[in-house]
Amino acid sequence: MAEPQVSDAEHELFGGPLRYDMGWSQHEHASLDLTMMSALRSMPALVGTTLRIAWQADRRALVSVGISELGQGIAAAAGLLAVNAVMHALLAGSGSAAERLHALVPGLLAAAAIGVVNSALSAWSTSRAGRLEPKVERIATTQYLAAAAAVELEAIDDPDFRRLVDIAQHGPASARRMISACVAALNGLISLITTAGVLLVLHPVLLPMLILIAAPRGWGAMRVAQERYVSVMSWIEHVRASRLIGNLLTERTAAQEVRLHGVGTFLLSRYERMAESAEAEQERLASSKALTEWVASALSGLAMAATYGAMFWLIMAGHMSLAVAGTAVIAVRTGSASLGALVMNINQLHEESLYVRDHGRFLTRAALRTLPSGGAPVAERVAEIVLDRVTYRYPDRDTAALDDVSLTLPMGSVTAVVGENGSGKSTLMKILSGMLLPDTGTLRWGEDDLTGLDRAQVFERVSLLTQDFQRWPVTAAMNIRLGRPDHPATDEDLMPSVDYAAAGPVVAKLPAGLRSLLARIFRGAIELSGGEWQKIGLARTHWRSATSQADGVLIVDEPTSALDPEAEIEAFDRIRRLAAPNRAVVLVTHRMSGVRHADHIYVLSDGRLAEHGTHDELLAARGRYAAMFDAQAAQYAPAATVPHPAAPVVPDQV
Ligand SMILES: Nc1ncnc2c1ncn2[C@@H]1O[C@H](COP(=O)(O)OP(=O)(O)OP(=O)(O)O)[C@@H](O)[C@H]1O
Repeated sequence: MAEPQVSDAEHELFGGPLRYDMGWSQHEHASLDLTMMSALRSMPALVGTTLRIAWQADRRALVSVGISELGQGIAAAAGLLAVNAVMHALLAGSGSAAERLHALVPGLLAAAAIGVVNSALSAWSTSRAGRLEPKVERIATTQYLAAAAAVELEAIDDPDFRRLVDIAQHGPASARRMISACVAALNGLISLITTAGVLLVLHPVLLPMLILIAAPRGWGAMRVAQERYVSVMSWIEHVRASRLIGNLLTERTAAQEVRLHGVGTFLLSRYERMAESAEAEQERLASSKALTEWVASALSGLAMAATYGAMFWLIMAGHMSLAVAGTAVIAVRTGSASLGALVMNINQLHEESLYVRDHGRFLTRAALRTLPSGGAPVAERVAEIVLDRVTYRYPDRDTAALDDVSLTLPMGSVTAVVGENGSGKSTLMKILSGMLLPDTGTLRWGEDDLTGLDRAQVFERVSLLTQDFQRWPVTAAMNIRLGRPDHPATDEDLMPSVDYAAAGPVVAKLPAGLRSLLARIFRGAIELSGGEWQKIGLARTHWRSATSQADGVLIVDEPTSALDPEAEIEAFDRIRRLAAPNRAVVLVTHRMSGVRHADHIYVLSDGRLAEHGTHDELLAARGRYAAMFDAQAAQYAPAATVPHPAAPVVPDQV
């Protein structure tokens, strides 16, 4: 499949076409070159998948739909036979015109009654399908969301997996549409079979002619769908790129730079260029579709002319009566209409099934990467958590983010981890919390290796407060309670956590106290400042820690970056006090003042453990820690001792 031509804006902004990592997608692109036969072969299985969901959703509704569609097919055949009876009475009957007209009445009455039954069945089918469809979509969506929320963190960071997450989101709506397409296809199939039966009885040659009329339309519809799917798949990254730009222009976080730095007009022009290149693809698709449909209609029209020609010849040669020919004309018209509709429906089924297939593939892949359930229970008392010679490399990186790192966290202690940017601190925290598994080395809770333990129980014991902790768009009370959502809590229950985090004044300022909604986007909601949010985050962490008495670990990663100096000193003090006989505290920070009272300090450098010890030991060692500490201390030293900054090496104006 040819690579799409992308705009120069994409090159300029992203250094080339924005795309997910290759590998999986290359394989995907190859398999997109589906033939019509392979598409048809894979469809029954995918239809089966959807029908299984429908069966699970509401089997009575599904059976009702099936019965009413079958009934409609039979009614269609009976209708044709009634028409045939009318034709015979009209064209082949004997007697005066009035007598012949009288003879028409039973046939006409039968046709009318059949029409009424048919429309009642159709209405019943519509109402049952309408009941079924939303349930199918709900089940497929729930499957999708549950699978996405249950995978290992590493999968979420994996670009291939993220691509699958993106494309599989179309699956549930397609599964819903597949139900109506299935119903329509079933309807088309049954009425086709019955019409074909009638045609076969009228004259055997009419059946192949009917197939000849519909085949070109089937080919055309299939080809158009195929092209559209291939286009969607190969353009998905580019559509995503322009959506990314669109979001940046409207997002609150980017709003200031968009205005002040003039990024708005700059990005808007790039957006337009990217959209134009996508429009060109749409235009290409439309032209190709027009051509395909024109060729299909022309071939179908030729086949139709040939059929009427054949009928003309049959009548002239005396092989077919005029009455039969009259019914045959109606039957060919009905038959070709239902065959055309069937082809369109199968085509729609095919198109939707491609997305349902992506949904199914996502569920399969997600199942392989789901956090394991079960395992040995975590002991109530563990004394210490030990990281032993752990190495971890992100799947898309060549070098290890953590290399042969060992550390011990005794219960009741405060351990600090420091190091320059990118030295592996956050990765270490993800390993310690059990969210990432070491490539080599072990993480032990007491005597037990993490790999044999029940991960859900391990997570139960971990409290995490990171710099970019989630600011949930819910009430202040719920923001705290979500630290342990299963634990019921009244506002009074949450107050100790609010007090602990010194968030009392923050809550007091809110119009409805803890009941206030914290999300600017909603009416009546309030937005907090960064520091105020951090206090809410700290209260959440306290709530989580306070609701478990078993031995556990509290991990705090840069918790004070948005706090003012006084609040920061207080926050460090509070975090230290969270160390209890049943709790080890790990603190990651760049603020050296916050770590000096830690029981043990580990210094990371390029993913390796550079040194460790107490504050005094490390200062005395005059190593990396001492250098970092001195650099920060110098900033607070008397003015005379602070060196003047050197003259700028980069001129302001070039
Ligand atoms: N999800 C990820 N996928 C790939 N590489 C990552 C990912 N997260 C971090 N890295 C890489 O791993 C290395 C260590 O990153 P980490 O975030 O652990 O450092 P850090 O010490 O916490 O940095 P900082 O002080 O800036 O927060 C870096 O080189 C980073 O680019």
